[in-house]
Amino acid sequence: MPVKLVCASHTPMMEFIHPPADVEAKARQAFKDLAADVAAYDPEVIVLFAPDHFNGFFYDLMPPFCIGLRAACAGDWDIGHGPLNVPEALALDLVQALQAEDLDVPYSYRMQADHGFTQPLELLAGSVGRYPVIPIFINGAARPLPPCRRAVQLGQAVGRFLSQRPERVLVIGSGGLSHDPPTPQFGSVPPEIEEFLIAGRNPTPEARNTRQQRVLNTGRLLAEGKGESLRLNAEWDMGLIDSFSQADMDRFMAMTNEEILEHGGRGGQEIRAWIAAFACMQAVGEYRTTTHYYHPIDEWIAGMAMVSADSVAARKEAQA
Ligand SMILES: O=C(O)/C=C/c1cccc(O)c1O
Ligand SMILES: [Fe+2]
Repeated sequence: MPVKLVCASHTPMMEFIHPPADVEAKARQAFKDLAADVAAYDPEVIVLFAPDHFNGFFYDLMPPFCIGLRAACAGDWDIGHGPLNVPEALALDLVQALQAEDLDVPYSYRMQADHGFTQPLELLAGSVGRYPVIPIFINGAARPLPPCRRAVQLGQAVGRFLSQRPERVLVIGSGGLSHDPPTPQFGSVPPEIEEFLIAGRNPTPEARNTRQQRVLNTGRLLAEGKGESLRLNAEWDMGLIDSFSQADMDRFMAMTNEEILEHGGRGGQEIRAWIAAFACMQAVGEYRTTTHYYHPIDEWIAGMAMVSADSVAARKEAQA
C-alpha cells in the first residue's frame, strides 16, 4: 500500500488580491507541478487533514478533530460546490480502527468543509470531487485548541490504519505556516460576534462578504507594512519544514500553543494539520521530503509552502 504526502499552505485570497506578478506566477506554477505529480500518482483515496475557520465548525459543539463520513463544501470564498466524494464505508472503518486504539474521534454525516479542505482539493486534485477523499478536521482556530501531541497521536493512528489497507493513498496536510489572519477570538469580541462563533453556520452572502473584505484588507495592510497582524516569519517556517523533513516528532509532541502564537501567529496554529499528516506518513514508514516552494506572501497572509514526501520503500521499488 503506497502512501504519498503533500502538505501545502492554503489561502482563499488567491483569486481576490495579487502579490507581485513573478511571486504569484511561481506559486501558481508550483501548485500546477504538484497537481501533475498527484495526477501521475493517481490516488485511490485522499486522506485530507485540514482546519476550519468558523465556516463548518462552531462553539455550539466544537470537537478537537472530526472525520467526515459525508461532507459538502461550505461555500466560503466561493471555492468548490456540492458534495465531497467521501468513501463512507472506508471512513467508517477508520473511525472504528481509531476507537479500537482508544482514540474517541468525533465523526459527522453532514460535515461542512471550508476552504481549508476545498482549496487544496481544487489546486492539487483538480476539483473537490475528483478523487475519493476522507476529510479529517483538526481544530486550529477555536481556543482551547487540542495540544499538538494529540495531532501527532491522531496522525500516527491514521497511518497505522492506512498501513493495513491496499489502496494507493495520498495524504494531504492543509494549512499555513506563519500567518495571522483576523480570525475573531472568543472572549475578546462583542456579544454578536460571540454568537456568530457559537452558531454562525450558513451566513448570508452579505455577512460572508463583510468577513472576507476584512481578511482582504488585512492582506493589503500587511503588504504595506501596516496593520496589527504579526509579520510572516520565514525563519520559523523554514525551521518547521526542516523538522518535518527530519521526522522530528519529538519537537511537535512538545510544541505549545504559546510558542506557535508567538512565532507563527493565530493562523500558525493550523500547523496541526501538517503535524498530523507527517505523523501519519511516519507511522507508515521512513520517508524523504521535497520542498517545492516557500515564499512569505504578505498579500495572501501566508507563509506559503509546499512540501511533498514519499516513502523510502516506494522510492526503492520505483528505482528497482
Ligand atoms: O477566511 C478566513 O477566515 C481565513 C482566511 C485565510 C487567509 C490566509 C491564510 C489562511 O490560512 C486563511 O485561512
Ligand atoms: Fe487557514
